[in-house]
Order: sequence, then structure tokens, then C-alpha cells
Amino acid sequence: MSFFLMSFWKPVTIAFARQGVKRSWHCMTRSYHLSPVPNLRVLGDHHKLFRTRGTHNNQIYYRLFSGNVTESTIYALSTSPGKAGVAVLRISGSRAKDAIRKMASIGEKQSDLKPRQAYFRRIRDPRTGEVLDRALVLWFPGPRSFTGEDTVELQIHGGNAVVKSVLDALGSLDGFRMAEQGEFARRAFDNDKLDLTELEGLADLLNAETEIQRKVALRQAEGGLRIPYDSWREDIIRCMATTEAVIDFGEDEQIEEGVLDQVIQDIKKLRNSISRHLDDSRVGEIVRSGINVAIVGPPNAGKSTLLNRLAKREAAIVSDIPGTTRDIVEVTLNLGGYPVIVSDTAGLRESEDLVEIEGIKRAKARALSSDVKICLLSFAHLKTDKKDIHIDDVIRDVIDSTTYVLLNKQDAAPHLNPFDFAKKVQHETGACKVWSVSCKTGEGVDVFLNDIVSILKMRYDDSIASPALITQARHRHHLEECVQGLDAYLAMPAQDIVLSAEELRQAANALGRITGRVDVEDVLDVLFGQFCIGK
Ligand SMILES: Nc1nc2c(ncn2[C@@H]2O[C@H](COP(=O)(O)OP(=O)(O)OP(=O)(O)O)[C@@H](O)[C@H]2O)c(=O)[nH]1
Ligand SMILES: [K+]
Ligand SMILES: [Mg+2]
Repeated sequence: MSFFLMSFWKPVTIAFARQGVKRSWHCMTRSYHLSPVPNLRVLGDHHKLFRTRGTHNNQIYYRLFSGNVTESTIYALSTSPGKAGVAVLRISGSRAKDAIRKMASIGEKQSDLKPRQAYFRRIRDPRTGEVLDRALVLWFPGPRSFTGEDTVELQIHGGNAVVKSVLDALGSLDGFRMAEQGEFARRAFDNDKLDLTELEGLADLLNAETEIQRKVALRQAEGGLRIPYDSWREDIIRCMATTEAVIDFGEDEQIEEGVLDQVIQDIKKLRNSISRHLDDSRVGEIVRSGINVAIVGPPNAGKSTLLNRLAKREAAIVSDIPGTTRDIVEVTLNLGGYPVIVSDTAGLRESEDLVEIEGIKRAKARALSSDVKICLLSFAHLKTDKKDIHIDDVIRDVIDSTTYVLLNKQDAAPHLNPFDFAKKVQHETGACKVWSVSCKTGEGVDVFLNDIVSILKMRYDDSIASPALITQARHRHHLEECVQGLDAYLAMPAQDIVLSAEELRQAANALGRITGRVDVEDVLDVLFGQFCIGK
């Protein structure tokens, strides 16, 4: 909680009773409205301090008030359900220690329960005293815990009946209830243990399928975006505070001359940093959701055969009938650590068949929107005389300087020199690179795949290595909003100083929306929906 502008804005303190809770409000905005409390946040039972955030007439409110509402202590199975060697139960809330005292018979005295130390204890049902299991017990007193609240972890045996009996026993404790989906993460966010980008990073880490996704997610979970965005936001707020001060005390001698010029210089610099950050070819978003690889080419080139070979299963139907594939068939792969979505498409040709025409339309659209376009030709398709190669116009149209061409069915053309042929095709089509393979026997496919991985490395690794990588369209949207606000500020004539301060406020809020400092309820609902119960 920052009180950055307190020196300029006088706090208003109002005490009133609502729902039996006495609150004193400190409002940080100049125009103050008693709008309904938009959402209630508990900063922790330790200091019994509550905070709300909300907007009214485009003003952002931060409110602090004290009360004596206690939140439930929540518990859940944090590991996957099902038979396992060990299952981890997590308990968080002001009464978490009750679970240890009543079920593991430790913690009665402060001295016999050390934080972050494992105790091997019998776990008993608090109602009957029956032994349910033997477990490792860990105690993380708040605020040094994942949620920021007092937290207990029980590592019990991972049998279904064991887990069920311990969960039942926890439910019998006063003030305990089962956690909802994402509730642990939510409490961590509410207690400022994590910001929104770190939470998103954590969700991505839980969902990461490949090495690159894991790396990117981990960096974000460790504050890769929070750190620069918070610092940019603070810079804008500092500039805004200076501008506000000039508005309020402009005539006063205490305000040095030229401060606004300095603000303009600072905002220009910041604007350039943010726009450089935005100029990243969307690598983070591509890597997070998967690199789109489209396979296009004439009918019967062996596109579906290639897809099946890559997927190591019969994902698409293969037949010697041209026009077999109609819809797009997608397969998700891990290619050298890169998440890749490969699409097999309908063979491209002139057609009268309505369904096939639609399939061809989709194939062309997919080729256009892909990150990597592979055009598969078969040696049989290349009508050759002694010197020239003839490729149909429909196919030529999809090949450009960014296209990778595969010449397939090398096994069926033993009389041709594949190397010479590949060179000719590259010359004819202007394709980026050409390989000769046999999707049936697998010959040449590994070389092609290794080359593709090297291409992905060259294309993406520099950006991936950057500590701050935009991974979601949401981030990009708010960063663009921020740049717009800064541009509007810079374009504003000097006499409109009051309006210009407002532009800075909008720019700061745009960044605040990324990290969750302002106005993020809708994003939170979506985000916590991605977490499982117990996370
Ligand atoms: N000899 C040989 N035959 C192949 C090779 N790859 C594919 N084929 C055969 O070529 C025929 C067409 O293969 P598909 O994979 O269905 O071709 P496609 O490009 O998906 O065809 P459409 O879906 O109709 O556009 C099948 O009979 C395959 O077995 C190869 O490397 N060598
Ligand atoms: K076919
Ligand atoms: Mg096919």
C-alpha cells in the first residue's frame, strides 16, 4: 500500500458503522464519494486492516479501514487427487495452528513448534482421537508464507481413504472450510505476496508443457514483469505528483522553475522505453500459446503422413485419394523445448466441390496466420523435363521467401539427385530453404526437424532471454493504453496542465491494471478459474 500523494492530498477520516464493522476511512482522492464498497480485501488477520479498491467518476479509490471480521481458515489437497506416495494438504488462515495442536499434538507451547521445520507426527481425528495417518507437519507463520497468512502443510500418505479422512477431520475444526478454486493464490494476491503478473506466471508454470514455457513462466512468476512495470508506474506517478504540485502551488516560490521541463523529458524517455518493450514481434505471446506451424501443399503430397510422423500417432487420415483431408487437423508438439502447434490442411488445387473449396480456403488462411509455413511437395508433383520444374500456380502462390519447402517421396524417386533438385526448387520458387525427405521411411525428416529447431532458436531465443517478456494480449493492450496516455500528455499545450495531469493518471492506471494495482476484478475471476483447488 503506497501513500505516495499523501503530502498533497489530505486524508479524510470518517467513522461509520456498516454491517456491524466500525471502519475509519482514509481517502486518497480529492473528491470523495461514499460509494458502496466494491470489494473487500483482507490484508491479514494480524493487523486487522482492510482495504478496498474501486473507481468512481474515473477516480481511483484506495480505502483502508479496520474491523474485526475474521476470514475462514481454508484447507485443500494441493497435490493431484488419486493414489500417490505422498499427498500434500495445505491449510491457511488465522486458525491454521489449531490443526497442528488438535491433530498433531504439537504447538501447544510456542517453543515446541519451529517455523519451516518438518515434524514427523501421528495425525489424529480431533473428535475421536483415532490415529488417521503418520505425516510430516510444516508450520509457516504469516506473513512469511505463500498466502501471507499462517499456513500449515501436512504431507500425508497419498491413499484415497487417508486423504479423505484427514480432510474430513480438518472440516470438523471450528472456523475451517474447504478452499475454493484458486483461493490460496487469491489470498496471496490480496496480501500483496504476488502481483497479477506473478500470479499469471504461476498459472502458466502449472500449465507449462515444454522447457521454454517453463523458463518464461518461472521468470514471470519471479517478478520479471512486475519489477519494470512497477518502476515505470512509480516514475509516472512521480511526474504526476510534480505536475499536481505545480497546479496547486504554481505561484509559490518553493516550486523550482523548470520542473515541468524535466517532467516532459522524463516522460519522453519512459515512453520510448515502453514502446521499445512493445516492439517484440509478440514472441512471449507466441511461446506461451504455442508456435503455429502450418503444413500446406498439393493433394497427396504426404502432408497428413508428415503430421502423423511428427505426432507419432495416426492423428490424420492418410490415403492415396487426393483431397482426403478437408478440415484442419491440429497436433501439439514439444519440438526441442519449443511448444508447437502443427496444422495439417486440405491439399491446394482448383476444385468444384463446395466442401473441398471451404477446406482449401481454411488451408490458405492458416498458412497466412502461421508463424512457420511449410509447403510440402512431392517429387511426383514436379513435372520435370530436362531443365525446368513446373509448379502449379495455386502452389506457387503460397510459397514466398519465408516459406520452408519439403520435397517428399524421395524414396519413390531414386533416379533423381535430391540435392540438385532441392536447389532447383529453391531457385524457382524463392523459398527460404528446401529439404528433401521421405515421410514414409522417415529419411531426412530428422535433419529437417533439427534445422527447424535451429531456426526457432535463431528467431526466438534472444527475445526469450529478455527478463521482461510480454506473454499476454492483456499486457500488450494496457501497455499500448499507457503509451497513448503518455503521448496525449506530450501533445498537450502547456496551459492545459490540469488535463495533462489526468493523462498521466490514465497512463499510470493502465500499468496498474497489468500488475493488479487498480481495477482488476474481472481479470482476477478469469485467472483464479485457471487454478485448481489447493493452489
Ligand atoms: N512412396 C511414398 N509415399 C508416400 C510418402 N508420403 C506419403 N505417401 C503416400 O502418399 C499418399 C498421400 O498421402 P497423404 O498423407 O494422405 O497426403 P496428403 O498430402 O495429406 O493428401 P490430401 O489430404 O489428400 O491433401 C498416401 O498413399 C501415402 O502413403 C513418401 O514419403 N513416400
Ligand atoms: K491423400
Ligand atoms: Mg491429408
